[in-house]
Amino acid sequence: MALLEVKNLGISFGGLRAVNSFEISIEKEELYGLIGPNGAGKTTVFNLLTGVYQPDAGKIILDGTDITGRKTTEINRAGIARTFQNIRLFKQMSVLDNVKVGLHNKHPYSTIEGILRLPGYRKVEREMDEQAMELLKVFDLEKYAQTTASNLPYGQQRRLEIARAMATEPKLLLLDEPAAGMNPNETGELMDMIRFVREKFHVTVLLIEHDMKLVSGICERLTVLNFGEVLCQGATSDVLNDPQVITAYLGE
Ligand SMILES: Nc1ncnc2c1ncn2[C@@H]1O[C@H](COP(=O)(O)OP(=O)(O)OP(=O)(O)O)[C@@H](O)[C@H]1O
Repeated sequence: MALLEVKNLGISFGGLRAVNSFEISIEKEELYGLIGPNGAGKTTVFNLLTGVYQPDAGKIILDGTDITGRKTTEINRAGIARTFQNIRLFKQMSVLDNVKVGLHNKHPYSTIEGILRLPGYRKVEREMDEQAMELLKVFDLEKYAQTTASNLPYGQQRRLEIARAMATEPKLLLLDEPAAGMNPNETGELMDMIRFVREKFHVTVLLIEHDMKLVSGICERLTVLNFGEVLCQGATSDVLNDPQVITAYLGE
């Protein structure tokens, strides 16, 4: 059974059919790329998968469960976490606390316990500190634990966003242009990190990316979107050599 199965997904904004009859099937632990020209509908697909937008057609099945129409937080609990094209961190909070926000989704304690700082709260907090530090180690960020997130260099902010997403223990990690704004060195490190995270956490990864070095370097299969529709799907090298895909990118 595929980890993610999407059938006939669609949404319109006013008169614009932003995504139409979108289908994808992603296997467990696959590294999968969603590519296409600007405005093709890639981020809209992520917003549909995460419940930011409600589709007007189609179904989203995650690990056998129909999550179509669920709210964002429920979808996160069901196992989808994401990062954003424009990094979204809690900029005034420490690096450690940013990761703990992700952990909170998994370890809720009651508000009363939190306000009164009862033993249950303190124990959970201590455990979360430990878990957050473990995650920071994986992402090579532990020395920045107490740094304010906005003071991190750009590449590290991107890593932190992925660390926070991983704190929610997702089955499926969605990365929206993870290499945007990175230099080739940082992109190379990011590619190693994505591979490592997939192996360590057995997570499935779907990423949107324009950087073809990253796409051809780590994605096993690709879906190409063009004007909201699937233009081509298959093994990375086949898709990148498809004449239709080349034409779409050259805008002919
Ligand atoms: N909330 C919205 N309201 C109206 N139109 C929208 C909305 N979100 C996206 N669109 C439109 O839907 C189309 C697809 O946008 P989307 O951001 O998904 O493209 P994209 O493939 O992610 O592009 P890029 O590579 O530039 O990020 C665009 O024409 C966009 O203007």
